[in-house]
Amino acid sequence: MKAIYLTGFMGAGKTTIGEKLAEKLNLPVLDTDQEIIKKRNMSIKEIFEKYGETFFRQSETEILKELPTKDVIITTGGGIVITAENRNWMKTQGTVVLLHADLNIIYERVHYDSNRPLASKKTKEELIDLYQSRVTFYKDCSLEVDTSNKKIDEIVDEIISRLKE
Ligand SMILES: Nc1ncnc2c1ncn2[C@@H]1O[C@H](COP(=O)(O)OP(=O)(O)O)[C@@H](O)[C@H]1O
Ligand SMILES: O=C(O)C1=C[C@@H](OP(=O)(O)O)[C@@H](O)[C@H](O)C1
Ligand SMILES: [Mg+2]
Repeated sequence: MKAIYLTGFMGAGKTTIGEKLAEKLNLPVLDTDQEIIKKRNMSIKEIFEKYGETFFRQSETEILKELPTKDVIITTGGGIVITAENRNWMKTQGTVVLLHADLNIIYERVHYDSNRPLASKKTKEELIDLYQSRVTFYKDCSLEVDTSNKKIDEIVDEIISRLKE
């Protein structure tokens, strides 16, 4: 089976849902952020502070291409789609599943989170602007699942059944 890439804005639930999806499909799961942390031996916050977003994006592309592309769930960072090379890689190598949640819910989940440097300290309007700047990239996917007000198990079951369609 080709890799399943979970994409979507920060806080949509990619990391959390990916773990449950992998459990249910009996597949391994890898998270691009976690792999960057391991490779650089630094937190995402530290990478942004010390080396900036450009360096983080380079690491993200490197990692994406190093990860397996068969029989695996890959949960991505919310900004992976801004790089054309990443979008092409995911489309060619696997199935891209977009998770979307209402932006009010997303804001409540991420605006206080200092481990998400591109969300912390942003107003709701700024966060929505960032989302809008990416929305066409997110929509370039095989399947879109709205996660708002749904339980994790419900979302996982929906992904599995819609992947079979
Ligand atoms: N369907 C959901 N219902 C309630 N809380 C959720 C749901 N999905 C994710 N969360 C919570 O939202 C936060 C962000 O989830 P996370 O998986 O880190 O998102 P992402 O990887 O897309 O940034 C976490 O605290 C997680 O527990
Ligand atoms: O949207 C983004 O640009 C980012 C999303 C984060 O991942 P999550 O989407 O898992 O929060 C992480 O990769 C980094 O903080 C940048
Ligand atoms: Mg995540």
